[in-house]
Amino acid sequence: MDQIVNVDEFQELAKQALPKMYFDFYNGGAEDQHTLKENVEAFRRIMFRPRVLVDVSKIDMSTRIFGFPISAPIMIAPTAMHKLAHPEGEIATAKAAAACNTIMIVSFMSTCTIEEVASSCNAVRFLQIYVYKRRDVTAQIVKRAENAGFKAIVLTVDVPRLGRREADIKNKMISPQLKNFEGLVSTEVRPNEGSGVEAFASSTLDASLSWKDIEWLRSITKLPILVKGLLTREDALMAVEAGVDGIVVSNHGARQLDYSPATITVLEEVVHVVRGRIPVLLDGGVRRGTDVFKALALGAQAVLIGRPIVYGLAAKGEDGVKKVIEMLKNEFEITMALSGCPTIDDITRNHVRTENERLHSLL
Ligand SMILES: Cc1cc2nc3c(=O)[nH]c(=O)nc-3n(C[C@H](O)[C@H](O)[C@H](O)COP(=O)(O)O)c2cc1C
Ligand SMILES: CCCCC(=O)C(=O)O
Repeated sequence: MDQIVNVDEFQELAKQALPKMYFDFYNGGAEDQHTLKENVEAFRRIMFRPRVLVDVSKIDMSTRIFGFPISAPIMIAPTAMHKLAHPEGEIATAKAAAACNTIMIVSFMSTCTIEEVASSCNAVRFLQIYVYKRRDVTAQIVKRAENAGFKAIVLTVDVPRLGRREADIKNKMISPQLKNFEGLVSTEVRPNEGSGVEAFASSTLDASLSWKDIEWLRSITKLPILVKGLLTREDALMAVEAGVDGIVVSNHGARQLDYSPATITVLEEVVHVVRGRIPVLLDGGVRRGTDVFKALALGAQAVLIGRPIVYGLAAKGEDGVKKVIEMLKNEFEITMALSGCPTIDDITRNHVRTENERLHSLL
């Protein structure tokens, strides 16, 4: 593994390690996959305004999210079905999160149970949820997460329908077998054609979910609630008004609405209206420590990593996930040093120049 120098290299290793159907599921985005490219490209259009002659002999990357200390503002995004990537599934990912001292957001569609993940290690865990048409199913899962010591609920709001992922349609991607739901509800769907994940989503998830349901979620849990998957100032304001505890600016890794904007290009508009009242996190296209720095400079408290974690898991299990996080942390640390920022609080809006600002300066 010493030969691996950046997180992108894990993508190729994952491709070699996985059956095509699973690699395509992890790798793919919706339709033209325009947003998939944009999520990464938009980071590349942001340049630095590094400051020099600042004492950077000690760099402290640590921060807190909802009061929980983490070693760097780099967390694990919820991604479905880790056992398709590695036999140890979410347990391996959680152990890596614990070893790296960061937070893992476990997917509602995990292949290990909530209790198995909880007892495997002492990582701080949040649970991502979808809302079932049968609300009692989601309510029971939330209760179990609370009992198992999960620290927050992340409600994903960008999947009223599943995006059209053409590779999954062609491959007839299998429908998920989810141990969490055993005895609660059957997750068996048997589509004759197309994506089994899509068939699962359309038969089980509640497309009628709306802002008023935050109140319902509030009534069934005492845990902090984050809303994941909004991209506009309008929705950010709705989220604050609905009383949520945090926001994740996300386009679901470009797997839902193609031609959604790259997340980093809309972060500031969200941050501006939120005005520091609740934490704003971001995911989508974070592949370098420089990307982490850019997101923080534009106002995010932390970023979440999706695909690179799954690629690390597929290629090398728990050690692969650890390596992915360590590489991002090392890159972030040197970015802080070379920008003149010894601590997270030293990172400011003035440390980056966005594409908009570049264009403006040409006028
Ligand atoms: C294979 C895969 C599965 C995902 N599963 C979920 C999920 O179960 N729940 C969820 O809220 N988001 C899910 N996401 C979206 C991620 O949480 C995250 O928003 C996205 O992957 C971030 O972009 P990145 O992959 O470019 O880092 C998934 C993404 C991928 C790639
Ligand atoms: C029913 C949702 C499938 C998991 C998911 O969120 C994804 O694949 O992006």
